[in-house]
Amino acid sequence: MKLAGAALNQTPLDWENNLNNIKTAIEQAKEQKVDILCLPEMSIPGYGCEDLFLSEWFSAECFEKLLEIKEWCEGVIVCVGLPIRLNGITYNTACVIKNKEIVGFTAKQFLANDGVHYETRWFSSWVANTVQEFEMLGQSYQIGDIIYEHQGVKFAFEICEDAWRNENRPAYRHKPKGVQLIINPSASHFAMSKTDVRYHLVVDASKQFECTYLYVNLLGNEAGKMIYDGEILIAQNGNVVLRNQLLSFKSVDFECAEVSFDSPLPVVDVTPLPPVDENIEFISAITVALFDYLRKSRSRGFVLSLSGGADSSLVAVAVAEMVHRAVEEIGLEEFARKTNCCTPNEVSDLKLLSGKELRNALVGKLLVTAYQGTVNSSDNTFQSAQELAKSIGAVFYNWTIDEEVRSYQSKIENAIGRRLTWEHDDITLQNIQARVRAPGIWMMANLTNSLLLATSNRSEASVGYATMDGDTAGSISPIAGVDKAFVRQWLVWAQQHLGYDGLQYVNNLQPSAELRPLANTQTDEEDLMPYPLLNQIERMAFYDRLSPQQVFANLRGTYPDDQLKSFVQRFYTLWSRNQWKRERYAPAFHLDDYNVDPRSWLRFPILSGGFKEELTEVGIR
Ligand SMILES: Nc1ncnc2c1ncn2[C@@H]1O[C@H](COP(=O)(O)OP(=O)(O)OC[C@H]2O[C@@H]([n+]3cccc(C(=O)O)c3)[C@H](O)[C@@H]2O)[C@@H](O)[C@H]1O
Ligand SMILES: Nc1ncnc2c1ncn2[C@@H]1O[C@H](COP(=O)(O)OP(=O)(O)OP(=O)(O)O)[C@@H](O)[C@H]1O
Ligand SMILES: NC(=O)CC[C@H](N)C(=O)O
Repeated sequence: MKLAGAALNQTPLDWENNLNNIKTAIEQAKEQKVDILCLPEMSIPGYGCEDLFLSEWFSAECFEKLLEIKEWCEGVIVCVGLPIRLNGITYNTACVIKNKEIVGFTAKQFLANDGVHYETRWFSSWVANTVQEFEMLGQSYQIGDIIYEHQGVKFAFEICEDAWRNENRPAYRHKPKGVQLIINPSASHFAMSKTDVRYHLVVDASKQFECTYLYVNLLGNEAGKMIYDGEILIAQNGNVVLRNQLLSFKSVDFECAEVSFDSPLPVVDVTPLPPVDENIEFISAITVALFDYLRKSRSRGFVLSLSGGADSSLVAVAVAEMVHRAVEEIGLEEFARKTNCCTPNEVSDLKLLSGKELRNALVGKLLVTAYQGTVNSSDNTFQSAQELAKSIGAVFYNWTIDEEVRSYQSKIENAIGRRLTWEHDDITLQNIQARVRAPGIWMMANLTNSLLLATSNRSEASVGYATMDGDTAGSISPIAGVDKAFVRQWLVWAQQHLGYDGLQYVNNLQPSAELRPLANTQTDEEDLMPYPLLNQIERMAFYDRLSPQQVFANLRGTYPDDQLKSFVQRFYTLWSRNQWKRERYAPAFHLDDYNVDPRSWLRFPILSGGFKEELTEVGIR
């Protein structure tokens, strides 16, 4: 039997795109004489439709699209995802179409409701071992825990989260019913180091349940924040029959393989995956995310305030690497068509270039950068910014903002009748510089209808180490999901492994906001605490969900007690005070196993007691 999966790059509500991708996959399946094709979870409307799933009209429209799709399915079985709303309750289903007929709808039994997932807000779980009939547009259909059959082979589903529920997973109930093929349409978000877990859920199950397992994930940055790696896995009795290249720039990644149910592969021990390299995973995911965000937001390019420091340098390199990888995979013409970045004549000229020259020419069309120095900026950061921009081909402007800072400062001094000084007005004088950088760079974004890239990382977001409406200004925050220590080590890796020689300058700098006078050298870590420690506290507090007391106890010995107490206190105090800032960050990609975005992974009250009592209990206050 020939099995196929197609990872699709869908977009919520973009019916034309979604149906085109589905049609392309079905046509390929028919060409390849596939028996069963699986498409990802919710592939008709897109997985990330959020509260639209609560509207009657929305599910009805999905059903109409399903009726259109079924007509394309001559001679093939297609499994396609959509919401089914019955009596005011929405189910997350996979519909099985066989030779242009709807055979049934399997409804998801376990809803994803942790981390970035909030499915119980929209869907209801289906009760195992039950099947119901329902009427839609004058026809009656079956929905529920259905066992299907093709050529004498029984098949059934686990829909994404279903497979993550250990001894409750449906596979345990499928086995005694004689199911030989389990199909899993998924929308399983990308997170660094997660692939291995998913691989084992699929391949181990094929061994444990002595079955064939067909797994298909969604692909790309679907709706803004979450990235999907488009994984397609076919396994039989512990053997991997097919595993595709993850995180593709294609709209449809179709893969198929022949499996035998008469003489299946022997049951074997599962071969582990080689260890993952998070640096590679990170750049693969962020580049796909940037590419999709650019084209799906119909923007013409990116604008970046480039300080020559770590964060903005990483963001610049991510754009350059996005261009490089996308062109390598889908070709110049398709890249230009999808990003709308050049005219056909320009494409013809660009065809004469290759490699780094081609990349730099395209980056020159897509990325505008500006160094916006003050008297407190150093020659080192200027050189770092200029050399990096030159090395990747980005447009680079250099202007100073001292005049604007002075203008605001004197206006306010006149109003309040006194001079502002660094002794009394430190934060005010720092923040005005960061804020004055915003209007100019926003002007560049408006001029070119481009996305303004904000450069905040997760460590800064945790402690509010950024000026609201200053360096937080932007349309997207590509690296707000990763911590500062990761950013710094990644830049060293990228210089060595991706050949970005322009990073040599930033890799020799100490992170600094450069907002205080140069004589009074400012470093982030002196203002805050060492970044690796900040990251450890943050992880223990909000990933491991430990109390301040437990965090302190776990970290004892890393620093003298008094110093550690002051770091722990500083973290919790700044964390609590700055929830409102995290609520106002530009949309960020989910990249690590957790993030601090209140609209995706981590909720926290805006106003709170700030852990006062808990910190006192540890003797920290
Ligand atoms: N719960 C709440 N809800 C709403 N607003 C709240 C609030 N609590 C305080 N606020 C308000 O927040 C305002 C203060 O926030 P904001 O003006 O952003 O400033 P703030 O957080 O006080 O200071 C910014 C910090 O970021 C650092 N920084 C700035 C810029 C760049 C970099 C860099 O690394 O390059 C670092 C800077 O050194 C300083 O430590 C105040 O006006 C206060 O009233
Ligand atoms: N001189 C500058 N020119 C242009 N943009 C600047 C300048 N200084 C700061 N910025 C903007 O403000 C952002 C925040 O500064 P921050 O110091 O946190 O990041 P960074 O400079 O990129 O990295 P690092 O913290 O390692 O120095 C920068 O990423 C950049 O977008
Ligand atoms: N869509 C889903 O059910 C996703 C949930 C699953 N736990 C995952 O992270 O992959």
